[in-house]
Amino acid sequence: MTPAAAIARLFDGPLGGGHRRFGIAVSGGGDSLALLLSAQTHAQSTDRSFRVATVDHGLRPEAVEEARQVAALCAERGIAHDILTLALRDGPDLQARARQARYAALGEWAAQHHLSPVLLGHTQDDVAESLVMRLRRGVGLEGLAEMPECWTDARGQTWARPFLSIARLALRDILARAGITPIEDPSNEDSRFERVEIRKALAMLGWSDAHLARSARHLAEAAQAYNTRLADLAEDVFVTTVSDVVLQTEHARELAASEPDSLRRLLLAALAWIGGRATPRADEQKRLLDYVADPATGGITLAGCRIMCDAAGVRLFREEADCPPEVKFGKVWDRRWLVEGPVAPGLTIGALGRDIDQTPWRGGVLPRASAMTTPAIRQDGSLLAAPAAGLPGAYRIKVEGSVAAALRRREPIFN
Ligand SMILES: Nc1ncnc2c1ncn2[C@@H]1O[C@H](COP(=O)(O)OP(=O)(O)OP(=O)(O)O)[C@@H](O)[C@H]1O
Repeated sequence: MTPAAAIARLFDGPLGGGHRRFGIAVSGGGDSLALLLSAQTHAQSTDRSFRVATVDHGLRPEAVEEARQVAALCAERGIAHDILTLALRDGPDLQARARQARYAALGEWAAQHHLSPVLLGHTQDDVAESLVMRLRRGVGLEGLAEMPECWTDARGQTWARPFLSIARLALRDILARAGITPIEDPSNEDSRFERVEIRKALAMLGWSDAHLARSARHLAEAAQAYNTRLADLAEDVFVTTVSDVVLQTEHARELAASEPDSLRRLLLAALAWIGGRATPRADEQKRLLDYVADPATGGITLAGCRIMCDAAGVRLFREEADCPPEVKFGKVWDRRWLVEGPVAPGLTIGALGRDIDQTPWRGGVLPRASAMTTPAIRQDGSLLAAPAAGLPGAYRIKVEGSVAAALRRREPIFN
């Protein structure tokens, strides 16, 4: 399949038509530049239009010039282009932090310009390398299958990777024919990076990227089927009380006896929906399962969540120490909360925290520790309302999504 045909197939197939205005994330590397050229061919033969963004993470001085080069290429071809500048700091987990910040910036950009989907230039080579990297770490089904072709994130932004079945080498031909030299990121050749080391090892072994990518696709299909089944199960066994997820005692017992792995995955899915963090390590998962099996102590915290067993069952909710800072009124707070009501100057949304003592929370359905993590609407620092703690004022709250919906969406932990 040609790269342009791969784009057409994605729009006509998995994306299901429509999508008149889309976005493309172009780093200036060979794959995303080839994506840009192929997408332009596609757009010219359909009535679609698109816009391009390049993220400068603020980490390498050369990145400014690289972003300008992409801007110049777009200007020559009459394509709208934006540079999104971030200010990341060096330090631990740099690659993961850069990736998260990049997706967040691209997501905001796409929302602002009403672009859907945002196309990314991952190729078959990336799929093969990622699979081997993950096999090496001993991850399970869900981890091995984590490179979906398209998905919609919790904000409703759709992302797509049209080139997952296209070899990097085929893309280099497109660039050569167009007389374009990609920007060579020196880290792409640096064997200290695991991905580069694996790329070189695969070439030496002569392993076929196409075969590895096919295995990754089979695993993705299996993971999808399993997640659909888990989502159905989540609908049956979880009760959502405002924002808390409660696994009723009898269901917890039944699952522990008959399908303990489903119990583990359901609890992890609940943690991910509430806390929005990556899957906890195996030893932390064991701590969670041990607590659920024998909830002797008052509760545990894990992955940005608090887990407490009471008469009703296993209750999972946000950990107070992990609540994000206040945001301006009108924005989504802590990934899940929407607050509606009259706008006024100086209004913010943040965790209720110690102000809980100003509310009649005892009359509500949430325990104190959970109510403290629900939204407070404040004006210049003074509490106006805390709808989930019995002080609604003129405000209404809504919790976005559910564990089951998140499982069905299978939002990836990004590559
Ligand atoms: N700085 C960036 N600005 C815009 N998009 C980016 C950026 N970095 C990565 N992307 C997007 O994510 C995809 C995969 O990222 P990855 O880091 O594997 O690519 P790369 O080696 O930087 O460049 P390329 O994939 O273009 O050869 C890119 O193809 C591109 O669509």
